[in-house]
Amino acid sequence: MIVTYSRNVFIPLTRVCRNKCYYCGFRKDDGLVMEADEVEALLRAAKNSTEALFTFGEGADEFSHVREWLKERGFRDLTDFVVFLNRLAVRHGLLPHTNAGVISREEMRRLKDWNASMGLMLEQAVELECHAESPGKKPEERIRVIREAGRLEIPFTTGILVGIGESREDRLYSLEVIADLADNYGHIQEVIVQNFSPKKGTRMESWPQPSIEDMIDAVRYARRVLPDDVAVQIPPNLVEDITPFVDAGANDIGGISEVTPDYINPEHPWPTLEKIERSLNGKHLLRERLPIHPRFVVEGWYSEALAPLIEAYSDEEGYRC
Ligand SMILES: O=c1nc2n(C[C@H](O)[C@H](O)[C@H](O)CO)c3cc(O)ccc3cc-2c(=O)[nH]1
Ligand SMILES: C[C@H]1O[C@@H](n2cnc3c(N)ncnc32)[C@H](O)[C@@H]1O
Ligand code: MET
Ligand code: SF4
Repeated sequence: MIVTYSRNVFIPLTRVCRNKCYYCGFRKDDGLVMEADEVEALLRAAKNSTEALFTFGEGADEFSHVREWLKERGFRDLTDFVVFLNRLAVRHGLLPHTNAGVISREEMRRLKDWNASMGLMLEQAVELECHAESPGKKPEERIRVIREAGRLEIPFTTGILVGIGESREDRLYSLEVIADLADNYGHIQEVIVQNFSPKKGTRMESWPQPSIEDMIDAVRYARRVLPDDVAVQIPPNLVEDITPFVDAGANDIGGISEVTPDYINPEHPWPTLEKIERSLNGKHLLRERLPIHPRFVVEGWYSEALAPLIEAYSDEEGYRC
């Protein structure tokens, strides 16, 4: 099996968020948005990377202090600023992947041209207590966004968060919902099976983590119901050893960064590629990929604006399909 990864730089653009997920240690009640030059410093530091991962709280510009902040800097709304930063990333030779939470179709259309791919975790396709204060985690809202990304032909990453109060049936059902979206629109490039990892100071700090057996079961089911060309991603910093997951069908480990931590799970540092390779023990091969998977490069699912970068990277040895 070939296991792929992308070299990225993680940009935690803002922690301001209209949702309050009980498991989240990323969101902050106070705080603002990163300045463009702070973002640029990260982009500059990301010498060996090909991906700029933009992750932020949802609907931050529903707050008037964020709108003020944006207006003072000449931006109409948050998407306007994100597009500006996406362009900056491209100028630094990086391909943007934006995970903005639930956004409108119009916002997605504006982001499309400057993103190699976009993402949104479904989390679970059922309503759960941990999302009681998170309007943006309503399954129908998330499914709508994933569907619109398909209509707009945006290569897309989604996935499930395992161990947040769902039952096994809920999990399998959620994976079936994603498989249906993948079948119908063909835009899903990877499905993350992410384990909940407790965060100090959150309502779920003492909530148990899902067992390895439950995680493997979910990976196996994902592999079974998803089309063959959809990768199953396992976060390598949240599990002890990826090998049993690869044996169960996982074939991607997402973005790994040499310059930034995983800001969502900062207490879990990235394992080195050497360590991952050692644990794969020659049985599986590790290979770098871009944030847009090869089949979407072949199908031309990218804009004129990104064409020079994507085509240059795709021609390099190692990224070939
Ligand atoms: O470093 C991380 N990357 C996360 N990624 C990024 C991912 O590792 C890569 O950027 C993608 O595989 C694209 O190459 C996400 C991307 C999404 O679209 C949705 C959710 C996630 C979640 C994480 C995460 O928890 N940590
Ligand atoms: C970007 C993604 O990060 C995931 N995420 C948020 N909080 C946690 C946590 N405590 N443990 C694991 N994953 C988490 C969610 O699935 C979100 O959609
Ligand atoms: N807020 C967005 C979501 O939950 C993305 C980042 S989560 C830390 O989908
Ligand atoms: S997981 Fe995302 S949507 Fe939920 S509170 Fe955290 S930042 Fe907001």
